[in-house]
Amino acid sequence: MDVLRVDDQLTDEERMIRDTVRTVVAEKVLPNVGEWFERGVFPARELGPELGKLGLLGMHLQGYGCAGMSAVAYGVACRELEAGDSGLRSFVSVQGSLAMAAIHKFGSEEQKQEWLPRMAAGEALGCFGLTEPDRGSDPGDMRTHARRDGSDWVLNGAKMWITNGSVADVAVVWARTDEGIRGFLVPAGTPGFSASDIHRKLSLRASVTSELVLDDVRLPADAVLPGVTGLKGPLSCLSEARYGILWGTVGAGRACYEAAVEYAKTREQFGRPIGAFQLTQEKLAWMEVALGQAGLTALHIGRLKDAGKVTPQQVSFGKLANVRAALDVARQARTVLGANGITLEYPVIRHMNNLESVLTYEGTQEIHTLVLGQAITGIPAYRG
Ligand SMILES: Cc1cc2nc3c(=O)[nH]c(=O)nc-3n(C[C@H](O)[C@H](O)[C@H](O)COP(=O)(O)OP(=O)(O)OC[C@H]3O[C@@H](n4cnc5c(N)ncnc54)[C@H](O)[C@@H]3O)c2cc1C
Repeated sequence: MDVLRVDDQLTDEERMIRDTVRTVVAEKVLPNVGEWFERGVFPARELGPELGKLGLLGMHLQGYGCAGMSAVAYGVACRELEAGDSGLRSFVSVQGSLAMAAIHKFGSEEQKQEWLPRMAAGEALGCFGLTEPDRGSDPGDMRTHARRDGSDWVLNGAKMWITNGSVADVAVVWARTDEGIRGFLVPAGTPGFSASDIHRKLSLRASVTSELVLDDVRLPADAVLPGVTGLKGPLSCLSEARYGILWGTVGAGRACYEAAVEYAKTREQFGRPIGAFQLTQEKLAWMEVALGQAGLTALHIGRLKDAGKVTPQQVSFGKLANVRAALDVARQARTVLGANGITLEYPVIRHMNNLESVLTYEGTQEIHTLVLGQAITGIPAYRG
């Protein structure tokens, strides 16, 4: 069901992108994603070129082999990808909105030429290293540092929870320097640079998450991103990725809702489909309302972004509201499926567990709450 018919507001091109991505997810992802999740793997090398061929990597960026699509088109693609799995959307977000966007916004012409066309094609993969073992919500206090040595840079430190870390050909690493925070392009295989995967995750299992270690990593002068100094560099990239999340989570929630509706109509107890009970209908109606509101929020923010008018506070609003809505929908859907709701035979518990990560990464729900709190009161409450 889609009572509000939000997609009627999309253009023909946006609907075409929706249908294309939905088909690819149905054919290539849904038959396998339960197994990837169970085994804790993500086939980045195989899916990268396929997603590249579809123009989904850096699809909202202009030039350098990128598709140059609208923000809404990109959002719709994120929604359909995350209806498959949040790990899939994370892969695309990190590649396009974090790693490629950093190079596109702040890189030199040579850096753009070297990396962006191959990254858009999915032949080269990127990751984005901001978070550290001891610095998450407060990245401005990062410990990783870079010092000049002649014309070279020497980097030391560690980055934690880095999506695509061990499969990336290039890591965008943010480090403190005497001039402020700078971004560096660290190619895989650079001496002193290593990436090892984080195991035993119970969320986003179909996604590579790594720790990066930088031990006297020597880089040439032209490894630095010349276009930005300061925390605004990584934060502006995060705003791009959060935008993808506020769409993507609508897809994850929708997948759970659809599973719940189907189950409610076919599962019988007390001689009737469980969907005939008022309590079940109340849950389904509430999910419909939550997803309709989330879908409208995403579309509104997308249109603002395409008009060049979106603010970081609006993106925080969308990330906060839509992740929460999707997680609530997933939890409600889980109850509708009863015991079956806890198995990988259905998508619900996988999405539900994934959304716990989505609630935390790209700014936790608490941090986005405080962003809104500051917008409302004018008083920043991040620090004591
Ligand atoms: C699966 C996964 C993938 C990720 N991928 C990436 C990636 O590709 N690149 C990257 O750089 N990072 C990545 N992250 C890291 C993510 O961005 C951080 O986990 C997030 O920013 C929170 O940091 P933290 O986990 O250190 O929590 P902390 O910052 O230690 O926070 C712990 C708790 O304290 C709360 N808190 C902190 N400060 C305040 C405050 N001022 N007021 C109120 N509450 C506060 C938080 O909201 C949270 O509830 C990923 C994380 C996960 C789980």
